[in-house]
Amino acid sequence: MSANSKLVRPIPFTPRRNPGLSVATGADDDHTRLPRSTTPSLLGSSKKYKAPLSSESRTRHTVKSGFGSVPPTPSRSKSRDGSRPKTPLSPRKGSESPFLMANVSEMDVSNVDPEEVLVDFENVEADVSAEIDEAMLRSEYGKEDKVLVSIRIRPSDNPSAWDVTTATQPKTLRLQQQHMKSAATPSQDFRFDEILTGSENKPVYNAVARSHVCAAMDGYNAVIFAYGQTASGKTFTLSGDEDQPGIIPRAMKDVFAYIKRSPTREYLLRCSYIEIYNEAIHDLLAPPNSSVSQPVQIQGTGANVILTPLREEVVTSLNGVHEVLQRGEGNRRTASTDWNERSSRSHSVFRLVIESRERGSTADDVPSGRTTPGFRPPTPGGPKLQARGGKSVQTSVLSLIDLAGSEKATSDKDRTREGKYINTSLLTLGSVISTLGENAAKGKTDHVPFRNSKLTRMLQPSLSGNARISVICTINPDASAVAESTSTLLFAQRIKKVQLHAQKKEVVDTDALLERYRKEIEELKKRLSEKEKENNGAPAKGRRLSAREQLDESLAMDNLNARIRQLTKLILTSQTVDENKGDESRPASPAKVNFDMSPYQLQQELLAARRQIETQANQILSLEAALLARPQLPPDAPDSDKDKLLTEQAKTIRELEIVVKGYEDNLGEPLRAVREDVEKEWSVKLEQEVKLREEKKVWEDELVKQLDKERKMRMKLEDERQALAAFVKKFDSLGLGGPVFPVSKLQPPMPTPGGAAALFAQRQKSRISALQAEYSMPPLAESESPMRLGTELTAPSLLEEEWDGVEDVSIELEKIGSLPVATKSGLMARKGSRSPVREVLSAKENVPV
Ligand SMILES: Nc1ncnc2c1ncn2[C@@H]1O[C@H](COP(=O)(O)OP(=O)(O)OP(=O)(O)O)[C@@H](O)[C@H]1O
Repeated sequence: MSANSKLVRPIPFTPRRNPGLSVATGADDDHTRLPRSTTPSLLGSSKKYKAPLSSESRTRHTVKSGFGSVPPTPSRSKSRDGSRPKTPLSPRKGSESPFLMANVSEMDVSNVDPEEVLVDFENVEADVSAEIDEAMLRSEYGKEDKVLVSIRIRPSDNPSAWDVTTATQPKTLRLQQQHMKSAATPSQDFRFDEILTGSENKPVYNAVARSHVCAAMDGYNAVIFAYGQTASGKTFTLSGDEDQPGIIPRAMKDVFAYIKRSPTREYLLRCSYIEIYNEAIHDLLAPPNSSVSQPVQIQGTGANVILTPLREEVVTSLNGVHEVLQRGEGNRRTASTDWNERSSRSHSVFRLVIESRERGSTADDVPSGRTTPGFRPPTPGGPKLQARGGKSVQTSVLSLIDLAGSEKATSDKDRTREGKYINTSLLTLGSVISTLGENAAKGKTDHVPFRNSKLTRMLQPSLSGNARISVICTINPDASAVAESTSTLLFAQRIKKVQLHAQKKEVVDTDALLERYRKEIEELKKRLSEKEKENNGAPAKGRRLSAREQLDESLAMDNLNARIRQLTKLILTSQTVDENKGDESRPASPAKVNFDMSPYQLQQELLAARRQIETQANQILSLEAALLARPQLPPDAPDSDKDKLLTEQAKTIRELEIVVKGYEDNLGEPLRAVREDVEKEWSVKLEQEVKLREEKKVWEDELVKQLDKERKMRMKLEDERQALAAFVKKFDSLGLGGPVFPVSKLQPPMPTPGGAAALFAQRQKSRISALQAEYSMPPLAESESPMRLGTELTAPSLLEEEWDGVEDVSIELEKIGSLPVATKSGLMARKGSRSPVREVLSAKENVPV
C-alpha cells in the first residue's frame, strides 16, 4: 500500500445544531452549542484525527495582523481547516530548516535596543492590566500548594461523548454510557476544579494561569502545561490567535502590568525559547546554523541544572517579547502524521526568568509612583539579607509549555521514533510529578526519575517541589476520540493528587544579571563623576587640555554615559515602563546628517564617531581576553565546579553581547541614518526632476499638435490654390478670357461677365462658408468680397500675399444674381493689398493673367 493510499481525506464540514452535548451549565455553554459535522465513518475509533471545528469558531478566529497575541507561525499555527505546513522528515540531520533560515536572529541580549519603545500601557488590555484582583491573588497565595489541574473541552461539530456538570463543585465529566466499552461497567466520574468549554481564552487564562503568573512575579517558580491529544487545543489555549490571545500573550501583558504596579522593586526579564524534538533540545532563538550544529545540552544536577549553549534574551517591552516569540515560533517544527493529520511533534518551552529586588534608597531610586499596599507581600528575608551588606535578588522562572500530542506512535518509521520519544517524555513527566507529590505528601525521599527524559531533566529546578504548577488538559469531546480523551483525563487525575511546596528564592546573588548590571552602573557612575571632577579641576590646576585631549575626554564621558543609559534601560521599574510610553521615534543618531554643516564639521563628527567605535572595539577585545584568561578546570573537576564555570562564562558572554550591541549601534545605526537621510533628500530631488520632465512632455505634445494642425491647413490651402488654377485655366480655354495676347501688366485679359465668373464666385462662396464654419467666423456680409475674406483668417494663406503693380488693371465684374461682384474701383482700391488669384496664377502656375 502506498503512503498516500493510507491517507485519510479531510473531513467535510456539515454545519448543523448540536443535539447531543449535555453541558449542565456554565458561562461558556453557548460555545459548546455549535453546529457539528458528521464523524467520518471510515475512521475506526482507534484512529486519531484532527476533528473539525465548529463553524462558529472557524469563522470567528480569523487571524489578523498586528500585535496582541503570539503570532501565527508557519509551523505551529493552524488554520481552521487544520492545515499546517509539513516538517521535513529528518529536520535536524544537517539540513537547514527553511523556517530557521528565514528567521535570522536579530534581537538578543546584545541586540536589545535601549532606545526601543517599551510597553505602551495605554494599549495594555484593560482585562489584563486593570483587573489584577489583589484579594483573589492573596487568597491564592494563602492556599495549600497543589497542582492546579483543569480540563478544557474544545468545541466540535460532532455530538459530544461526554456529560459535563459545571454547576457543582468539583465539576465533573462523565462518559456517556453508550460509549463505554462494556455496557455493564458503570461510567466513571472525573472531577476537576475547572472544566472549561467554548472558545473564549480570557476565562481560561483567569482560571488557570493568572495566579501562577503573579506568583512567578512574586518570586515563585511557576510552570503552566498544556497536555492533550493532537488538535485538542493545546496551542490554541497557550498561544491563541489575534482574536483570542492565549495564555502566553496574556501572561506577558500581566508581567509588564505587574512591574508597572510595583514601584518599590526593579526587574530584569530575560527569556528563552526551546523545543524538544526526538529527545534533542533545540534553541529556537539561536542563529539558524548554530542551532542545527549545536543542540542544547543539559548540564548539572538538582537546582543547578543549566542548558548550554542557550540564548537568553533580555526583554524590556511587550514588543520585545512578541519579537522573540515570533522568531521562536517560526522555528518550531511540526510533522505530519501518517493519517494525513498535521500535528506538532515536539514540545516547546517558553521560559521567562524574572529577577527582581527592592529598589535602593538613593534619591534616584526612591519611587514616586503610586503604590498598591498589600499587593505584593513583603519579601521574606530581604531586609535581613540587606543588613548583611548586600541586596537580595529574587529570581524565579515562569515556564509555559506546549506539549506534543499525546497519541501513540504510528506505522511510519520516523513517526514511530517521534511517537516513542514524545510518549517517553510525557510518561516521565507524569511519573515525575506523581513522585514529587508523593514525596512531599508522605515525607518520603523516593528517587524522582528526572533523568529519564530531556523534558523532565530540563524542568528539574522548577519541578523539584519548588514550583507552582498548573496543567491544562485539553480534550476533543467527539465519540471517535474517547480513548484518547480518557487517557488524558486519567493523566489529569494523577497529577491532581500531587502536592507541592513552592518556596521563594531570595538571596544575595552576585551572579544575578540584575545585580551585575546594577554594580556596573554604579561603577560607571563613579568613574563618570571622577572624570567630571577632574575636568572641572583642570583649569584651577593651571593645566590646559589640548583640543585633541578635550575631544578624547568628552568621548570617554559620552561612552560612559551611553553604557549607563543602555544598562539602565534593561532594568525595568514602574517609572521606566511609563517613561517609555509612546516614545516611538527613531533613536537620535549622532550621524543624523545635517547638510548645512561644513565639510570640516562633518569630518570632525566622523572622527569622533570613529574614535567611539575604536573605544568599543577595545572594550570588546579586553572582555574577550578576560574570557580567554579565565582559569581552565582540570578534566576531573567535579561537575558542580564545571557547572559554575559554565554559568559564569554564559554571563560574561551576555555582557560581551551587550557591548557588541553598543558597537553595532554606533556603527550600524548611524550608517543607516545617513543612508536614510541621503536617500530621502535625493528622492525629493528625483521627484522634482520627474515632474519637470512630465511638464516638458506635455509641452512637446502640444507643439506637435500645433504643427500637425498647421500642416493640414497648408494642405487645404494648396488644394484651394490648385482649384483656382484649374478654374482659371478652364475659364481661359473656354475663350472667355478674350483674345490671347502676350501677358502684359498694362493689358491684362479681361474676364467675360457671366459663366465662369459666376461659377468662380459660387465656388469661392462655398469655400469661404466652409472656412467660416471651420473657424467659427461670423457669416459673410452680402457686400463683402470673397477675395477679402482671406485676410480675416487666422492661418496664413496664399490669398493673403502681396499683389503689387496692378494699378492699371481694370476688371469690371457685374453683379450676376446674388453673387458679390468686384468692381473695378474695388479692385483698384486694393492696390498694394492681396490678390490671391493674380498672385497664384502669375507666380506659380505661370498662367497669363
Ligand atoms: N477551544 C477552542 N475554540 C476554538 N478553536 C479551537 C479550540 N481549541 C482548538 N481550536 C482549533 O482547533 C485547531 C487545533 O487546535 P490546536 O492546534 O490548538 O491543537 P493542539 O492540541 O495544539 O494540536 P497539536 O498537538 O497537533 O499541536 C486549531 O485550528 C485551533 O484554532
